[in-house]
Amino acid sequence: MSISSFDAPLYQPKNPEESATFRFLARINSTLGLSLKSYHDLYIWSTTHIDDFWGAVWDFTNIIGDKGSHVVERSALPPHNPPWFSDARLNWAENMLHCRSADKLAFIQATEPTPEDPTPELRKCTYLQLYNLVADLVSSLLQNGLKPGDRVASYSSNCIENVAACLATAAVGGIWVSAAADFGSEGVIERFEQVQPKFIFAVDEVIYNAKVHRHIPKLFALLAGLQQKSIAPSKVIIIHATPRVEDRGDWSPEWVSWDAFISEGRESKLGRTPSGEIEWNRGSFDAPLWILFSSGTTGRPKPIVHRAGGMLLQAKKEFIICGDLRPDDVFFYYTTTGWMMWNFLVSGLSLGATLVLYDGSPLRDPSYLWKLVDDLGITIFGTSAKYLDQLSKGYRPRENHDLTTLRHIYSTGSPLAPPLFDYVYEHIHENVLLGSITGGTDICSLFAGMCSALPVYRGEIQCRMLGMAIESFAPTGTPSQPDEAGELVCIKPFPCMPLGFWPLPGFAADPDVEAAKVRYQQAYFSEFEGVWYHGDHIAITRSRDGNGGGVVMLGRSDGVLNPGGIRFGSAELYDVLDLCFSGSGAEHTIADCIAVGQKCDNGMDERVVLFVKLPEGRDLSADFEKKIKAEIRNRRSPRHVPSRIIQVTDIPYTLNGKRVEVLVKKIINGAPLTSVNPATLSNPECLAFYADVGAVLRLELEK
Ligand SMILES: CC(=O)CC(=O)O
Repeated sequence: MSISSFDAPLYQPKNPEESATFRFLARINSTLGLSLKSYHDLYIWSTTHIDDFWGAVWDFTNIIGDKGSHVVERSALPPHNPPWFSDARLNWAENMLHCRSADKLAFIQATEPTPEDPTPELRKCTYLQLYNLVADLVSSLLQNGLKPGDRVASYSSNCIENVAACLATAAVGGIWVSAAADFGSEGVIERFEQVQPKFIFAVDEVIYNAKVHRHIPKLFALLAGLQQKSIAPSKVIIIHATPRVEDRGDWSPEWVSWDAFISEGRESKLGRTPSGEIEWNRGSFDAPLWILFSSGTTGRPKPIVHRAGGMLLQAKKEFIICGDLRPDDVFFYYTTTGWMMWNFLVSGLSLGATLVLYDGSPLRDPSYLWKLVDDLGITIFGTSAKYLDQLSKGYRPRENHDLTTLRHIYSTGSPLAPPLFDYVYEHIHENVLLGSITGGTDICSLFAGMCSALPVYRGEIQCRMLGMAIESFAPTGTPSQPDEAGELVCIKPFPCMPLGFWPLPGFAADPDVEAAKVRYQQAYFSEFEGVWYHGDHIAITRSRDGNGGGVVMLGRSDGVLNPGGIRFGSAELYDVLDLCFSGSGAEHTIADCIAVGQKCDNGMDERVVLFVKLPEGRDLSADFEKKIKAEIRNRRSPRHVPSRIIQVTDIPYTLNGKRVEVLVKKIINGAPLTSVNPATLSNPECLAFYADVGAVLRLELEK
């Protein structure tokens, strides 16, 4: 089986030479006297001349700040996390708010309809209004004692106020920490206790699945949990962002309303020039900007600290040079505030584009988001592979909506299966750039993804992103051949490598800082020597059209299956099942599945166990099981055929919608349920069944 597609591309850019990528290439050629011709030439140059490349990105994307004279040591190699732009000064939020237009919308906020409010009003905010809001918040945060390096946390929905609070925090050098309102309070305690926020912004209620959910009880539980650990934020600010009348009946008297907090800032005017401008705290390139958390399904979530300059430069590169996003784009990403795609979306402010924030279920009414595309003129539509998978089972947007404004569709979260590429081009839009993108929380950006100068091939991510020296490594720690599966590594430093795990030096006692450093090294640099190990199983495809190869995601590395010494990613099975058994209503339909390895032969070998969830009321018959095995055998190999196929009622997912293969693997191999961190899962209750089945399966092997 070949990994790369032999088919014609599903999408071809019309005039690639007019794309931003090629304009950037031309600039490099003219300023440095080079003669780079193709994307591949540019990519190779960008990863071998990291100093010239990232310096040119700064200039090309018009970063606001003082660049200084240093970029990075070209010969630096991981695990060394070298200083970047060591004499630069910048402020991330200043770069987000360079547009000050009173006409241009920074945000349109949409909420899920409810039976009581079937056509909820859109909230809108221009760039000028946003600037003024952030200015008031800056003053209020300073008035209330915020200092650079203090953490400001949010337990919020995806609303305008939440973004404004993030911008204001960054404007004065604070560090932003975000948890989504749909996280259980236990999980949020686990995150916030590690970073000890001075301020907490929280919403009073959210709307999901057409119902209003009061958020205040979860906030009380969070604060009580923090108090037990002797952590007391000095201020809790309550946001009301739903289109309903505000109710303060269940508030604590110590809390302050958003409006009161803003008024305080408006009066104090701290941190503003006499004409009312924000006095940006321009810090170093490496100044911490925000802390994101790993999903932490079996341990405490890791607090990953990202630097302001790295986040800014990387986002500008991704949007402007790779994606060709523009100020007139209307940019939507379906995300909560607890997923890095929120940070990705918010960075779109740096373009002066209009961002669409949506809070609510994306699928209860599958037409709703597509209606928004037409109503708001959305040009960039971002989502997850899981959403597209669910949507494909029963809805064809193209039959009901014009969607003429769409230019790009992005998908991430898990590998985008090849049939979903067909679905997008057949049933959503025949001529969009479908950007399957990948990176993750650890880098809060992309390793591989979209490029407006390149074609889209079925099942493949278009390219390795400029400046990101990723390779697929064989277990021996050497590069795999094109089309050969291996481990995603990055062999050169990049500016959005995290600064470390919290606490950084200067923020805690030495032993805690040292422990965080060790945890950081172990997370990324212990698998192979001298390279960043990302934990994804991938293949880099062979080069076509002189563009260099694309990337195929094969699953998480710790979920790699290895029966009889044949290693393959779980995506190889999911792709077959998606292709053959995803039609809703068909006799043989699989609603969802998860494949994991179970140790056998006294731990010397592994067998594949496939769990399948079927539509309500259906049972896994012997005939259906036979069909699944036959399709896998025919489309993959006899070695791919699962030893056991077991029906389950639910497949476990993290709060950010990722299947938790590693956890299921551990459980069926005997790990106790107590080793699971339930706060990180959206449906932890289903794990008990896997534990029971695991016990039976182990007994079966002992016989
Ligand atoms: C860009 C990504 O990789 C996002 C994610 O899967 O968490």
